[in-house]
Amino acid sequence: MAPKVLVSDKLSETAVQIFRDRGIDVDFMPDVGKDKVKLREIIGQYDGLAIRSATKVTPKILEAADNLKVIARAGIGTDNIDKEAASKKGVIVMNTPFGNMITTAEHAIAMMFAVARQLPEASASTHAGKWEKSKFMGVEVTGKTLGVIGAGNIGGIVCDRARALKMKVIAYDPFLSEEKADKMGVEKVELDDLLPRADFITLHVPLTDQTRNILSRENLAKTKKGVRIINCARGGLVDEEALAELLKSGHVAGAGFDVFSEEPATDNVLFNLPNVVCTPHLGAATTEAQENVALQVAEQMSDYLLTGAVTNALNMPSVTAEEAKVMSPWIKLAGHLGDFIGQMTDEPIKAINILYDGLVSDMNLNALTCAAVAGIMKSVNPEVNMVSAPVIAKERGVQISTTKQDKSGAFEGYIKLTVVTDKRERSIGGTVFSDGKPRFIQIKGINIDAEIGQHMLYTTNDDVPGIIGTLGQTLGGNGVNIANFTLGRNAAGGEAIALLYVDARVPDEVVEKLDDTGKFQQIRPLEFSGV
Ligand SMILES: NC(=O)C1=CN([C@@H]2O[C@H](COP(=O)(O)OP(=O)(O)OC[C@H]3O[C@@H](n4cnc5c(N)ncnc54)[C@H](O)[C@@H]3O)[C@@H](O)[C@H]2O)C=CC1
Ligand SMILES: O=C(O)C(=O)COP(=O)(O)O
Repeated sequence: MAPKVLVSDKLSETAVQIFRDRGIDVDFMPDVGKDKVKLREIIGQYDGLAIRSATKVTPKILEAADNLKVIARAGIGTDNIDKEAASKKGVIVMNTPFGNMITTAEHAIAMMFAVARQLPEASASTHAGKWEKSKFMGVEVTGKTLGVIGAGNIGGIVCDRARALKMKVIAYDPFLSEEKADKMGVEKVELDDLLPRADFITLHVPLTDQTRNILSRENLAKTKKGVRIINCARGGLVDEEALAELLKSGHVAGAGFDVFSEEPATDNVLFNLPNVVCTPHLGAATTEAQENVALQVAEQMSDYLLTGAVTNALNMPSVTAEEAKVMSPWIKLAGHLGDFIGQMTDEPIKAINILYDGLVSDMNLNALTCAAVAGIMKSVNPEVNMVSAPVIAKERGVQISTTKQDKSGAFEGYIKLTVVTDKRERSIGGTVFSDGKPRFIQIKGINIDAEIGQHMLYTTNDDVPGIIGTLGQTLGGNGVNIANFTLGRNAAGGEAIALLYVDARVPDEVVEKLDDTGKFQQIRPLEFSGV
């Protein structure tokens, strides 16, 4: 059946066309994102959800999203998506980090000019038939200092345009290196340095717990008298009440706001103040940007739902379509190894070590690690997948470490998982043969060559004669057909292990009978579907 996607925001119809062309079943309901009740009612039918900023993906919506695999934001900011809840639910969150960056940077520059020259008020006055030539005295931007808070993709373009306008640009961004700042021709500063120096301040940070209220009352008070403030990033970054007071007192000479603490903003303390230019979250509203983001979102979601390729995900490592193809048996193997060793471990897990050997060590290890951890965490939470596994492991304080090494043995490559508990360490190794089939090659350090079947029995026993005969007789006598039987031992007369691949689930009472010959464990079917 074709995957089903809901577009719940005003996306360009280009997205709808791409979904259809790629064979995805798409419902275009651009207003449903604003209707929480309706969205909750219908979300259960969909594998994918494509949104902009009007749809709020809350834990309640996610709770009802039983089939959802991917949420894609046609734009940059994902503060309207509860990413933690999505990750826990195993839903990938993607955005389109570059599609609207130029457009948004241009909007910030447009706002700066609009505020510098009071363009909207002058325009309204002229439309009204007044000719108030002396009322609208502006300031030049040339030679002025622009303080950029957040010099990432959009902030970086703003810096570039501002330098072309002959402004002095200073930037506050803890993640901006001195080298990058030099290359950009901007001076990297601390926030406390930026505030009193800037003639114009423009914000380009995401809204996070760290950036919320970054221009607080206290910080606004540190700004230079006559400063003009532009916010084309997110409402919630600036204390609007405090800014309104400073605008009224004349300390702040003007403000250009595209985003507000509450949206849609139909009422706000900044409204109707002199020299405050407001737009209704238009930062990304150009034909070019909307085409870009719609196209990217539709391609990314289709790729993921049809091929497993992951691009621009915020809660999952990227996997290209080529990688997805080559890696898929290895991802499956990592999941099976994890699932198996998870079932062998009945104490709380403290750490997981993953060794990647040979050809596998050159693959996308982040994705393989997520798959292995997902397999292991299945014992804790059967619903876990590659997205939610790292979150669940972190919540439980499980340390994850990975090592890679050059080909070290007979196999072209293998994966070995070691699970550490308070009492012991357990390990399992596996490889993928050239036929694409995953095999277990080592359990508890004992070599074995076992096919992986759906119904498996695992046993450890003392290496003494007679065990195999009794085992075969008991299973045969109870109507259980053995498809494959693999043995291994660490030394003659030492510890032996056996993996039996049987045609059907072995009844519990038969497993109990088998316990006379060793320690048997029925392995829950190893079904690993990736994400
Ligand atoms: N008005 C609109 O329509 C639009 C608004 N936006 C907003 O713009 C924001 C920025 O977008 P991009 O530049 O593409 O993101 P980005 O991720 O490329 O850049 C953000 C920058 O902020 C910096 N940063 C993070 N925490 C910080 C902190 N505590 N203090 C200072 N800097 C910090 C990061 O290091 C990064 O360089 C988006 O998150 C979104 O909220 C984006 C597109 C359109
Ligand atoms: O991309 C972003 O972060 C934006 O804020 C654009 O929002 P929008 O898609 O226009 O609702």
